[in-house]
Amino acid sequence: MPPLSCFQGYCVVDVVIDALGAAGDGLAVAPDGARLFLPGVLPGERVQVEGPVVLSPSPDRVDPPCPHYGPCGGCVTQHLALGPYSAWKRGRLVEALERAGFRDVPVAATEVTPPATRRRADLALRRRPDGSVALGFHARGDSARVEDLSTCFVLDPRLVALFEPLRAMLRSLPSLRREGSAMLNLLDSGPDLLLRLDGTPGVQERTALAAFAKAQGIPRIAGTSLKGTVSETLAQLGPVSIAFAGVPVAPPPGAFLQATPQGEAAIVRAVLAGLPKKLTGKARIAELHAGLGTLSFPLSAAARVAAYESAPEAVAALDAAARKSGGRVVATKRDLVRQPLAPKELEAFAALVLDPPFSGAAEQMPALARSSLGRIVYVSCNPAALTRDAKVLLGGGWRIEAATPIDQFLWSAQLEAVVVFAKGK
Ligand SMILES: C[S@@+](CC[C@H](N)C(=O)[O-])C[C@H]1O[C@@H](n2cnc3c(N)ncnc32)[C@H](O)[C@@H]1O
Repeated sequence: MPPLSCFQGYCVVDVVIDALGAAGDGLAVAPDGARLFLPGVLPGERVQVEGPVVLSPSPDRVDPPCPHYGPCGGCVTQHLALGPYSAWKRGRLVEALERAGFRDVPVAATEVTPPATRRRADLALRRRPDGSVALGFHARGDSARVEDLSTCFVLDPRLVALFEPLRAMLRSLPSLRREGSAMLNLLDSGPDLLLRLDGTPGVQERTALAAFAKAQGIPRIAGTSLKGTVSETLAQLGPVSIAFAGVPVAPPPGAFLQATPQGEAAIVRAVLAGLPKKLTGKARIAELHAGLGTLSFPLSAAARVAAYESAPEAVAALDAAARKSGGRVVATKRDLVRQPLAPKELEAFAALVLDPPFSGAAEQMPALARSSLGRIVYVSCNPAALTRDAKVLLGGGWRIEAATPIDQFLWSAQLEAVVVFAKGK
């Protein structure tokens, strides 16, 4: 049983941390057998549970660089050195694939993305009683509270530079009544801002937003309600654009982008490396959950691409870019949960790439498992969904040829991966 520390009749339990859990917490077992999840601690450390207070620090412990580390919910493992941190992320992919039944998988080293490169942030906003605005990420362990950020070590400095001007502008924006969010996407054309507000901006506010956009070099500011799915342009000073494999795409406000350019490049490399070695001139690749075409345009260098996506604004942007880029990508709007690709449709393709949302692709997996596709390349942002979906492929006789963990969300517990499935020997 772990020892007890007692002082003036009050006893606290010391435990030794066994491992890092999936959320980045240290795992330990209390004397009564209860599983403990303790923030900010590392495997091997002896820890006083109350606090928790580290009594014997691990050699893997480093000083977290960010002044907001701890209260901020954005980074949970800044106290862990890069080597063991990367190994932890790789281990989570190994574990996810083992849970699906795949043993001895050739899992590559983690592709870690550097600090100060994140190009996408959804910042929470809260109006305080004195009228000032807190802007930042949700607090760790208390999602109702916003950690008011002065800086951020993961975001691109061009986005961090907007914190202060945004805060000042929002202070005098009446349509931010109590709460909202500011979604920032750093495009090739500059920052793109989508404001979620609990009020409706009037004419004067739009004029103020246009002046703010001009002063800060923001080509477009869009707005929507707190739970809105459709946005409205509030100020547009110029075109918006981001290029994938050299093809410019005009994204809708708040569009999905891979979180960092480096992460995107690592995903593209692993996806292209996973394609069948010999693709004929007539070969076609099916790409599911195509978004704006992040993968479609790089894939189109290898074969013609049939790209499927359900979000209407994303398909429209992808379709417009594809038409101008030589016709090797054809975009189709399709809800793959309601209408997965049928076995007969899959026969037209030499390979398939899927990059599903967090929930995974349960509805699509049975048809993929039975198919005779040359390769299935699965881009995952959720190890639990990957486990569930990979299990279906195992049942269909698929094996894993390569697996690459990609850490786009530095110091968080999130994990992305590219897993290449092939059939037979
Ligand atoms: C993880 S993102 C990947 C997007 C793109 N591959 C990229 O790398 O930028 C997942 C995409 O799946 C789309 N999606 C979500 N549910 C879908 C569904 N039921 N059918 C088709 N696409 C869906 C989302 O709109 C989003 O574009």
